[in-house]
Amino acid sequence: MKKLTSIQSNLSGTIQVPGDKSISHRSIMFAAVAKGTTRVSNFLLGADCLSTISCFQKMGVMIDQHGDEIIIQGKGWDSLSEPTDILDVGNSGTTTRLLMGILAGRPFHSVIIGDHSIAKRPMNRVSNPLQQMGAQIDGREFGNYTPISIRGGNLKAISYQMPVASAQVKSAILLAGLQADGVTTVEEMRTTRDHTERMIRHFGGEIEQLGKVIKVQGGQTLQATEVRVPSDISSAAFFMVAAAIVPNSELILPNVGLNKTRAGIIEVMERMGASIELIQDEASSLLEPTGTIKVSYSSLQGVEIGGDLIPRLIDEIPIIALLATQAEGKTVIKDAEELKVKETNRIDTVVQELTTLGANIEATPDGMIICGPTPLSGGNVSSHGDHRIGMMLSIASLICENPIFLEDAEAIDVSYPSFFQDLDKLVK
Ligand SMILES: O=C(O)C1=C[C@@H](OP(=O)(O)O)[C@@H](O)[C@H](O)C1
Ligand SMILES: C=C(OP(=O)(O)O)C(=O)O
Repeated sequence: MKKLTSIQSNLSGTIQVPGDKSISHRSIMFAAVAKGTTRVSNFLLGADCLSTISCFQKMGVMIDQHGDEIIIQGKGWDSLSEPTDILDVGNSGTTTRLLMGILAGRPFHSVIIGDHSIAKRPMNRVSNPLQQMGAQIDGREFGNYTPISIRGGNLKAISYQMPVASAQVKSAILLAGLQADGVTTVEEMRTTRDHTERMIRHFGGEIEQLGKVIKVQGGQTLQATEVRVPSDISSAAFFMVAAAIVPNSELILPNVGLNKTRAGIIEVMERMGASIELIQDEASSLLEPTGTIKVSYSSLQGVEIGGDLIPRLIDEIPIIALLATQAEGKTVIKDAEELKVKETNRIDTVVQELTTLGANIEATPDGMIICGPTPLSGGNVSSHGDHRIGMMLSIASLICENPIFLEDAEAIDVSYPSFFQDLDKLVK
């Protein structure tokens, strides 16, 4: 149980948050199947990305770590060999689903397991299209839940209309498509993060994108390169909201990934009336645009959030809910049913924990409604083993009247192991 007390003063200073989780996972995966030595810098050393490294090491890929620099020796798609051990993805949905896409094309058998949150997350969204491509996939409830076993190889291209807005599903199909016979086409329901498409190009591959339709030719060989991972906007989001709700605060966040398919929180904060400034880096890497975000305290109004915006801020909804408790009026979050199949059911866990703190918040079938502003009290809360819920509650504690006692704070290590040290540096 971690005791967190409200701050008597404000937050100020500059903080470079760790590397982007989505891009860190992909950097290992692409480097492992590319030809040559890839060097990755500013890699996120969170538990999820370490699970990705360990899965590829179990398939025989040489991966060395020097601080947050990772060196991967790839030998093409054949770098991967049949693992003698189970591939443990820990708490990581991204590892599970993208790995399934890669393994679908490999001519060997493997078994994926994870923790008990992973065991509840649906995998048929990935198993189904990969089975259509010819992979043999099984698991609990006919391939929907881990443990999942895969025997891959001999894939044929498909045209697939996605029934969910999910970058993980899209990425799994593209990774399988790169190994298939023919051109694989994926049509998205809503545009989701495009890190996989960017990585394919960065590693010398070809991919065609026309609106929501993406096409990839099978049989491509990828070439090793250098990857500079930008700081994670999903981690920066916690400090952006902290600066906006703690009176007299001002925070500067350099080198943050500003990819439009990820940066929906900036748009929402601007619409809420937050004081937020963006300075795009001129020397943004070709892989991903980056920049500096400056946020200061200001008064806020409630907004409506839904539709195409949801995939662009899906992981930020817990912290946006906290922000909305401090805004004047009603905030409605809709079209966000996907929250139910994250590390926890994030509609339920956000509503339950913020209600405990005294917020006026109610769950709806596809999101939540928050009325503000309300003072927050403090008390006993839990991350429920979900890193984003743990960080949201820790930021809430800054403005609570009484201490909060946070159960399972260790869950935060999944995406931000140095979260509390970084937060402490900003408290003046
Ligand atoms: O592709 C990715 O790296 C991710 C995609 C999103 O999941 P879905 O694809 O399930 O929406 C997101 O919630 C997750 O944190 C990371
Ligand atoms: C949903 C998340 O990650 P994953 O799906 O990789 O477990 C997240 O980081 O909020």
